[in-house]
Amino acid sequence: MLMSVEEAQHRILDGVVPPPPESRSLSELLQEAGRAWPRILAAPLVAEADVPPFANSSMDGFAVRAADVAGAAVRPVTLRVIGRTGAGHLPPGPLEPGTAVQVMTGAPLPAGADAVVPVEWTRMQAGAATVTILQPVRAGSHVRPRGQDMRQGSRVLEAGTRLDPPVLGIAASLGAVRLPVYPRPRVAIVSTGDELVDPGQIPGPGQIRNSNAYALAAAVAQAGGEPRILPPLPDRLPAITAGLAEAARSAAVVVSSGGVSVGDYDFVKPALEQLGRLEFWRVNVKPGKPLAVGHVLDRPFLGLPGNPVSALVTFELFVRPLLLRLQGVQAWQRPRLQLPLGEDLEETSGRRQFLRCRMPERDGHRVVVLTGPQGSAIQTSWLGAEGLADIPAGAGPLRAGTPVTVWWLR
Ligand SMILES: Nc1nc2c(c(=O)[nH]1)N[C@H]1C(S)=C(S)[C@@H](COP(=O)(O)OP(=O)(O)OC[C@H]3O[C@@H](n4cnc5c(N)ncnc54)[C@H](O)[C@@H]3O)O[C@H]1N2
Ligand code: MOO
Ligand SMILES: [Mg+2]
Repeated sequence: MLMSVEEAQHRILDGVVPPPPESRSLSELLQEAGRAWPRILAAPLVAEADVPPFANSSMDGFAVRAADVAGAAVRPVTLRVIGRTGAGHLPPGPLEPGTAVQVMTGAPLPAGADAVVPVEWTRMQAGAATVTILQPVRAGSHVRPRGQDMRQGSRVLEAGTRLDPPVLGIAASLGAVRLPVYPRPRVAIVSTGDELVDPGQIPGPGQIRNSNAYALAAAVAQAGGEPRILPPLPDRLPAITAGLAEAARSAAVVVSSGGVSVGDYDFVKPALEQLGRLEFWRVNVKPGKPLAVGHVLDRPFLGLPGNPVSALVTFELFVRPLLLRLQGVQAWQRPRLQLPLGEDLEETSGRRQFLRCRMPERDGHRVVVLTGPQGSAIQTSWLGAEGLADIPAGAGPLRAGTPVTVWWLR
């Protein structure tokens, strides 16, 4: 029986821990903000002060004592204005009964005030020293109390948090200008195949352009890794053995494509056996069955199948979780949706299938439709794909309306 996807994932991730963290400044992290996968925080962040650091107004208006303006429910109340203040300035005060301070949003609340009346609920003659309050407010209204967002001493960020834009904002608010983060794993991309030429070259007879290296390198970058494309290796055992060893010397993870099936020129598995460990190969998945997993010189190694769609599907299922785990992401999976098929699904297989699909809306409900022909060499089946429909082994054909699970590739 072929190994299940989950068992293979478990065996690939088993015992994998991230390398020691490194320290990065907020500005350095900003440089990386454009990356699809941000850095991951390697230690909790505890607030060293309250945020906001002082009670302040959430509206442009008048800081008052709520008790003074309770009567405005019946008739307008007039207060003496003792000053005016904006964000970044200290207010006059303390507020005596019957007085108000004009405040702008973000201005510190004067001592003695417990509420703010928005300017829209007041009337003030230009140049006048009084304001007329037209509506009452409750104590606390339009006031942001000190520590409302983050409390001094509280653990605001847990280790394992993605440094997404709001998180950088939180770190900046707390004055955490350097953060411990996990390194980005360096991933060597090794293509195998006598037929491969660089994309800039004109392929000769029987040759094709090396597309896997570029697709896989982009997928590595999207998963937070640093890809390095190595020159393609010919289909000979000594070349592949030497090439994989070379790759392992300069990278944290080695990913290859091609040469893992049962052909006479498929040398990745024997090379792995010579170099170190071939832990298992073949998984119950279509595309992607002949995946080979092991270690080269103690570096995790994933030998992906050569067919371009198989290479990217196995990247999604097996390489991506490994790269994320190496960056300190413990449990990660794509959001999964249950949606009805929008059309009959003819594809059947004894293996579990991952089919490229879209999820258009029909009559207000999302449905699952395939992107087109699903062969493992049909790269255009990725175009417009929003998800992978996860079809159990042996299922089908399935009729339109049957619910299926989709891994959402957002
Ligand atoms: N008798 C059997 N034959 C095959 C089986 C099987 O079970 N029995 N499995 C098939 C399946 S499924 C897959 S997937 C492929 C896997 O093949 P390999 O990993 O050995 O890859 P290659 O044979 O080297 O190449 C397959 C295919 O992919 C093209 N290729 C390879 N590298 C690249 C690249 N970098 N860029 C673009 N295209 C690439 C290559 O030219 C071949 O067409 O095996 C089946 N066979
Ligand atoms: O597993 Mo292959 O990847 O079906 O094409
Ligand atoms: Mg082959």
